[in-house]
Amino acid sequence: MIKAIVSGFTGSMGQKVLAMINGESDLQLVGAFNPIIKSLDPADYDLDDSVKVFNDLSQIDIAADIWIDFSIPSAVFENTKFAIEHGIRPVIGTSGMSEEQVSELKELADSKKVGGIIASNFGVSAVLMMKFAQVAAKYFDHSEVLEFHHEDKLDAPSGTAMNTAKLIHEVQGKDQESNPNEQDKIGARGGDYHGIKIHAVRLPGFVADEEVIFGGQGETLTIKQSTTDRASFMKGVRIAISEVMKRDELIIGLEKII
Ligand SMILES: NC(=O)C1=CN([C@@H]2O[C@H](COP(=O)(O)OP(=O)(O)OC[C@H]3O[C@@H](n4cnc5c(N)ncnc54)[C@H](OP(=O)(O)O)[C@@H]3O)[C@@H](O)[C@H]2O)C=CC1
Ligand SMILES: O=C(O)C1=N[C@H](C(=O)O)C[C@H](O)C1
Repeated sequence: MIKAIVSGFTGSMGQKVLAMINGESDLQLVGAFNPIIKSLDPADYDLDDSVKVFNDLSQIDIAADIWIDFSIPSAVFENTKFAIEHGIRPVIGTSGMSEEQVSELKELADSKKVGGIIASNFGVSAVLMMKFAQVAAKYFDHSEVLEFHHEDKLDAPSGTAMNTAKLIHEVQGKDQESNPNEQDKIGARGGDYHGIKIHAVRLPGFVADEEVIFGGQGETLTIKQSTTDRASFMKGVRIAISEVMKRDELIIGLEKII
């Protein structure tokens, strides 16, 4: 039995994770964490009596194999560090960590031989979009990334958009060039990752969509994915849980394992 603690369990993704764990015979929820909550009674959250509810990291004293985190950008680094330091394998979906923070966590997990994953997106369509973008990046020198999310999203750009730009940049091996005479009075050209422009839209009606547009002489290529239900992320989370149980290092990106 794989024993899991879910961090951010009261949130939109946390609730999907609880439902997923409930439906899997080899997974058991042993702990639930959210520092914002007051009550530690599992019944208040429709959880089994056997589940321990925590609102303070330092109080977590139970044995667990996996730490699943869908919390908030400002907390995910400390949460993940806590899990690794306690030998609990992190499966991290929360976005918003810097490249430096991810590197620090990788160094820590690898040195302690704790398997885990940080994935900007657990959706199969998004992972394939990133893989296809890497192929296209070999043939096009110019690209821009557009991401569209619900109005409650805290971080911009999305983790997926940043990861897509990073993967494109890795393939191209150089910064993208844009028109040096361009004048942008209000930041309309978007964010910039090594010359790759990133545009973040926040509107009610969206869950999570992303589009990568490649441009070349006389042609464009658009790769687009849409997420309409957060349940779609659970397939990737399930794959990741099984995979990290076999690993002794921190994997960055679901695209490394599917
Ligand atoms: N990798 C992927 O495939 C995906 C990643 N995400 C990412 O997951 C994260 C969560 O998304 P979503 O569920 O929509 O957001 P929600 O706001 O619905 O959920 C976040 C939850 O975390 C709780 N929380 C606040 N502080 C902490 C903390 N320090 N530690 C643990 N939990 C905390 C919040 O509590 P309260 O509400 O009481 O403040 C809330 O219940 C975001 O970063 C999002 O980008 C989302 C979808 C897919
Ligand atoms: O906040 C979200 O909703 C999502 N966040 C992740 C991200 O930042 O890329 C994954 C997906 O886009 C949904």
